[in-house]
Amino acid sequence: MNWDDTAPPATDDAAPGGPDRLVGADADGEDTAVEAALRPKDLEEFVGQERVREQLDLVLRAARARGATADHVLLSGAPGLGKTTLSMIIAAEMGAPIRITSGPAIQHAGDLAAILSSLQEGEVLFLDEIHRMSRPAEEMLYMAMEDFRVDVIVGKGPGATAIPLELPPFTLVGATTRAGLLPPPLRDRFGFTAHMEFYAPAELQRVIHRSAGLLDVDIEPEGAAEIAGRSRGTPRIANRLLRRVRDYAQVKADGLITREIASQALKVYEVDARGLDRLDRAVLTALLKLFGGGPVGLSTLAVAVGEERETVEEVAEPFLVREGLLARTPRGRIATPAAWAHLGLVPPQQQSGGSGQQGLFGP
Ligand SMILES: Nc1ncnc2c1ncn2[C@@H]1O[C@H](COP(=O)(O)OP(=O)(O)OP(=O)(O)O)[C@@H](O)[C@H]1O
Ligand SMILES: [Mg+2]
Repeated sequence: MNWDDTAPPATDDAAPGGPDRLVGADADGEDTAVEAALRPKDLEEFVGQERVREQLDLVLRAARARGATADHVLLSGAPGLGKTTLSMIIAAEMGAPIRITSGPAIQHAGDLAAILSSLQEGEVLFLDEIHRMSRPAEEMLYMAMEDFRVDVIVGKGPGATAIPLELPPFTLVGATTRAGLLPPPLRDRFGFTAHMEFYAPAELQRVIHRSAGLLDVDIEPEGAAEIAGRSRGTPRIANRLLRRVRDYAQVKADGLITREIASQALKVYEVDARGLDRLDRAVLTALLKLFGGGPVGLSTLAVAVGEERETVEEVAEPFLVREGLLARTPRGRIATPAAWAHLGLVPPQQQSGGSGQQGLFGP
């Protein structure tokens, strides 16, 4: 990878148009400000992810019982599912301090050496976006993880010497949204890998109740269920929608979030019953109404909705695919029967006397 010092911090995997989208999974400014207050503090409070929680609990308990430092942990999963939260919980459960940094912040191996050599014994080092670390830093990390040692290179050219430096035992917690991008030697050095899954609606409902309690918001179970169903399996989105619905409830009603209020509010914010926003629906509508459900090429589809190819491909499609509304095939994008049903439209072959082209000029 080529690290250009003058370039702004790489944002290659920040989805275009992502942060300011109500249903975008990446954190926006407001999220960052309130997330600290909403983060569960221990495993007990952490909602859902039963398997990960159980396994992590064993790993941490065993380490505590041995009086040892916990094994390195890799957390992989989509944005907003709780990786940063879990890293803090790991430190809290181990009663250890935590140091937070990220792949893009480590440009040179020297940056990493400086961090590693200043760790205390047992400290948790949280390395976010670990897949975006520079190559030399990555190689230094291999040795640090395995042998708790780094070679610091002093001098340049033929006179350069490697001075070995002992490190105190520490726990590396790496987080990545793209586990597939991690080189196998790095992946293999983690003692435990947790794959975070999208949350079930019932779990999100618990997240929303918990957050409502912390934010002092009155909410009925049905109101929480309504928000949960539109949160795309992601706690960050659930918390964000809760805050927007709270605004609506305060301005338009007495502050109490009922199912009716939640549903009215999310209509105003254009988040539909399945969590699709305006962009998602525009893509789907174009695919159905203009192209009869496809197959249609990505570029053509993008022009039809007046968006960049990348926006359609990286912002709208992943969720549509996940929801089983759209499929990417070698011949182009096609809509599934569920897509027609979701938008309340009838596929051309089912329209009485339909020519199959009707969708093109129909109402
Ligand atoms: N299991 C959970 N229970 C309760 N709240 C959760 C849970 N997981 C995440 N959250 C909440 O969702 C928000 C986002 O979580 P977090 O920042 O840990 O996500 P992340 O996986 O680190 O995202 P990113 O990939 O963008 O860094 C936080 O406010 C956190 O409180
Ligand atoms: Mg994070």
